[in-house]
Amino acid sequence: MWISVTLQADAAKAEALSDALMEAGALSVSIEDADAGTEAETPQFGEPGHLPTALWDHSRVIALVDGDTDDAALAALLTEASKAAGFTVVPPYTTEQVAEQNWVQLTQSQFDPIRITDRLWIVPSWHEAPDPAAINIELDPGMAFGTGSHPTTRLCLEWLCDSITPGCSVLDYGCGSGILAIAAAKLGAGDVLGVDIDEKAVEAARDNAERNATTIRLQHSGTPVGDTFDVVVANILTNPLCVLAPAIAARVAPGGKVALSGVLETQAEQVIEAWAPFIALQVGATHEGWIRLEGQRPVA
Ligand SMILES: C[S@@+](CC[C@H](N)C(=O)[O-])C[C@H]1O[C@@H](n2cnc3c(N)ncnc32)[C@H](O)[C@@H]1O
Repeated sequence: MWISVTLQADAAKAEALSDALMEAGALSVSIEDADAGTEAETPQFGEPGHLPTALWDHSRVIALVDGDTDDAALAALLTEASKAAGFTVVPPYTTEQVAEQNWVQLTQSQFDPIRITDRLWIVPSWHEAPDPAAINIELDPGMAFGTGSHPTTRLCLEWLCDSITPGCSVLDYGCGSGILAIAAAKLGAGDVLGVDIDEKAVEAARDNAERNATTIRLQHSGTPVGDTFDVVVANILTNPLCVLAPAIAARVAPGGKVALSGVLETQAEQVIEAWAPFIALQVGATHEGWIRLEGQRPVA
């Protein structure tokens, strides 16, 4: 069982609320037109996170939280997210118990294939690949973060398209669904390791790697230890990226490259500062208020 929380929000703030709910601990969030099915309905395009919400007067933001969340914990989560998204009070909301299967069916109907670059697409299993000649990663929205629809995942995938060289070694730190590790392997990397603090994410990544006929190593851990890698990518949040700066930076081989995301544009300086003693980071790209930071360890 899960709890589905439906919040009514101004369309202009729906994206920010969606991002803040994910950051506050929601397992999944989608945005819908509150007028869907009425005369005021406007067409829906793309996947959640890229909906043209400006066309809508008001939206429904639907968050999925763990079924064990009690009323006080839910109220705290919604208060934190609403505040972070610029609301003075929590928007009106309703809750509903949802069977896991229903949620998966609900989210399936909302995902279309996603073009990352001409070379790389993310294609849900129930869709034909729009470009069969491209690298197509088959990935369904599940309970682990990383379907390609979030701006931070896209920023990392775009970087991997430019950074993977044949046979290079890759660390995907905070692998979630395994999307970045799988992409790295399909783009030609040799040894690829995905690490996640969440055991369920590691399981999901294992399933997804198998489904995509890729060989990646997976590790359940909260601290990166062990080898060094030619390419390191970490799409986690600002705080863990700062706290883990020495540990993650130490995994970048001399001459190796690193990209970090999960960072809002407003948080970039904080991360650059935390990493300065180890690797100098620059802003690589930004997308919908999120940023990708990049750096390279000097050859010793
Ligand atoms: C935003 S998701 C990114 C998933 C995927 N890499 C992507 O780009 O879409 C962040 C992932 O990092 C994991 N994570 C958060 N803190 C971590 C830590 N300290 N060590 C390892 N994994 C962590 C979370 O469990 C989650 O799966």
